[in-house]
Amino acid sequence: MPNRLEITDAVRAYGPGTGVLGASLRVAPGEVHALLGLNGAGKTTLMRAALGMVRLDGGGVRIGGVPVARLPAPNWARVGHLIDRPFAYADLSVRANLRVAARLRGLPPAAVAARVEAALGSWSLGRYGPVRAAKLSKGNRQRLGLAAALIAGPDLAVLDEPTDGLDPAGVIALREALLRLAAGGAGVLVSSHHLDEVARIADRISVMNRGRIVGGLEPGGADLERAFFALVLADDERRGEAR
Ligand SMILES: Nc1ncnc2c1ncn2[C@@H]1O[C@H](COP(=O)(O)OP(=O)(O)OP(=O)(O)O)[C@@H](O)[C@H]1O
Repeated sequence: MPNRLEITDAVRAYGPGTGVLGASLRVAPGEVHALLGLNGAGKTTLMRAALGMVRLDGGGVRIGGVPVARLPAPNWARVGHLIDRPFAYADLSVRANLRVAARLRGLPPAAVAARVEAALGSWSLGRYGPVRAAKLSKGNRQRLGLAAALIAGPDLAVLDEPTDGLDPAGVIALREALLRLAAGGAGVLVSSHHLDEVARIADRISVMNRGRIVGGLEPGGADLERAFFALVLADDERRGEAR
C-alpha cells in the first residue's frame, strides 16, 4: 500500500532562512507522525504544502501515491485537516455543522445522522448540539473543528496544533480519536510546538527547525524535552558555523 502522505524535498522559501527549505517526510498507513518545532520552524507551511494550499518552489507531495495537484475530488473527501483556525459556519448549530461536514466528505445521507451523534458523543459536544457555532468557547470550537475534520474517518488526517485551546478532557478525546483512526489504517500527521500528549502517542516524531527536518525523537522515550532541544540547538550551531 502506498504511503498515506509522502513529502519529498519540499521547498517554499519566504526569505533567507524562512519557510520550508527542503523537507521530506512520510506517513505510512496506520501511523501517527508528529511534527515538532519551535514557533516559526515551518510546520504550518509544510502542512499547507501537504494539502496543496501553498505552491512549492521545489519538491513534491503525494497523497496515497498520487501527486497532490492531480488528486481527484473523491480522494480529497478522504483527507481530514485542521490548519490554523477551526472552520465552522458561525450561524449554523454544532449539529448542523457536523451534518454539513459529513455530507461534504461524501458520507451517504443514510449514515449521516448516526455519525453526527457519535461525533457529538466522542467530543463531549452533545449539550452544544443546538448551539450556534458562533457562541462556542475557543476550546469547544476546536473540538467542533476536529470532530468535523475527522467525521468521515479519513485515510489521511493533517492537523496543525490540534491541542490548541483544548482542556485535558479534550486532549484525551483527541488522543482516542487519533489512535482509533490509525488503528483503522489511516495516516495521521500532527504538529505541535511543544511536547504534548500528541507527541507522546506518536509512532514517529520528526523535529523541524528553520525550514528543515533535523532529526527524529524516540516515541515514548525518556526526557523528550531534553532530546528535542538538543536536536534544535545542534542544528542552530551547525548552521551558525556554516554562515
Ligand atoms: N505567507 C507568508 N509570507 C511570508 N512569510 C511567511 C508566510 N507564511 C509563513 N511565513 C514565515 O515562514 C516561517 C515559518 O512559518 P510557519 O507558520 O510555517 O511556522 P510554524 O512552525 O508553523 O510556526 P508556529 O508554531 O509559530 O505556527 C515564519 O518565519 C513565518 O513568519
